[in-house]
Amino acid sequence: MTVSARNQAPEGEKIVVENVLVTGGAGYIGSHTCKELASNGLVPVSLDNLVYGHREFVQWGPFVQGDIADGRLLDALFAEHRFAAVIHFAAFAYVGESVQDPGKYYRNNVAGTISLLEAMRRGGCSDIIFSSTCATYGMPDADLIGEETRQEPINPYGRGKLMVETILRDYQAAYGIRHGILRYFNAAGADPDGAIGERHDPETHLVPLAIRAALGQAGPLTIFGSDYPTPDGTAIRDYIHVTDLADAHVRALTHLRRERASVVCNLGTGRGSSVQEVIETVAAIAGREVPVLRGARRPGDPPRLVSANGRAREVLGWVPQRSAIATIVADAWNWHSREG
Ligand SMILES: O=c1ccn([C@@H]2O[C@H](COP(=O)(O)OP(=O)(O)O[C@H]3O[C@H](CO)[C@H](O)[C@H](O)[C@H]3O)[C@@H](O)[C@H]2O)c(=O)[nH]1
Repeated sequence: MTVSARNQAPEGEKIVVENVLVTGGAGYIGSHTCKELASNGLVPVSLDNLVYGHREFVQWGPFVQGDIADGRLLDALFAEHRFAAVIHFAAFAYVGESVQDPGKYYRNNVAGTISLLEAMRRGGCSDIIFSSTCATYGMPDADLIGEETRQEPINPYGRGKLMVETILRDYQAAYGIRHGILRYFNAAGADPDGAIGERHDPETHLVPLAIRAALGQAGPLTIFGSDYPTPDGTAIRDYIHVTDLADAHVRALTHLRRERASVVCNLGTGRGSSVQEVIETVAAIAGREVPVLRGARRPGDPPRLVSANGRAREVLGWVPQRSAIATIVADAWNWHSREG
């Protein structure tokens, strides 16, 4: 499956452009998506300010260091590469920090996105895939969260992502810019070939922290709450392999260009794993215990977040391939044990 696009070619000039601008292409999900784009015959051009990204994760296309707030840089890039589409990952993603410093989040995640959308208008590019999040749903009590579940985010990170979703709808209505809004549940795992993986500083996510605890590279894992109304008392999340997320982005791009219609999809498996189950899976794959401490609930953590994924299956033909929790942990284990 490939996406090729004719992008604003002057009359009579037949130019097939297959460049895709990937903002945040040096980040975790961005870099895995670049690999997937390249294996589908596209050229990802990564724009990343390297505040959280890693230069060495950009292996499948050109790299440009810069910021989405820099309109002149964006104009130069659109002129040079005549992008068929944009995949927009660049964002800050620490929920706790967004509560402490909302200005940082609204400036980068919301105002930065407007800067990018304006550059798309000037550059004549009309397709964007946007990284949204289950955090836009807040604390839903639905067993399975569907795209129509009420979005009531409870922190500035989630509210900023929801604002961008609204902005994208308005830009479509007014300027004809089509969007694919992808609401990720819990991204985890690593490239099965071991070329790239998850590296955050600071690391706050469960799977890498449990693995690093097992490896002795970090202290014991604190289980945030053992008194949730769940079968084992620990919180349940829907873990989705990063390569399955990457595949969904290429599918969403294909959908936008083929159907010329926007799409909004949750990306999850429809199955949840508890913190306790993740720890047991890590212990089984590592062949050693995960040292743990039992701590209080983390403020703002819902007991259970599990996605319905019927729409992504039907509209994008997306079927997660590596998102069994054992596969996620095995791929993450391979990556972290080599990262040392
Ligand atoms: O040291 C830890 C870290 C996490 N957890 C638990 O493990 C589960 C998963 O936590 P993560 O921090 O890995 O993931 P979150 O569900 O909090 O975060 C996800 O959802 C967030 C929005 O809510 C952001 O989108 C974020 O980037 C994304 O990974 C939660 O129940 C959490 O309480 C622990 O028990 N101990």
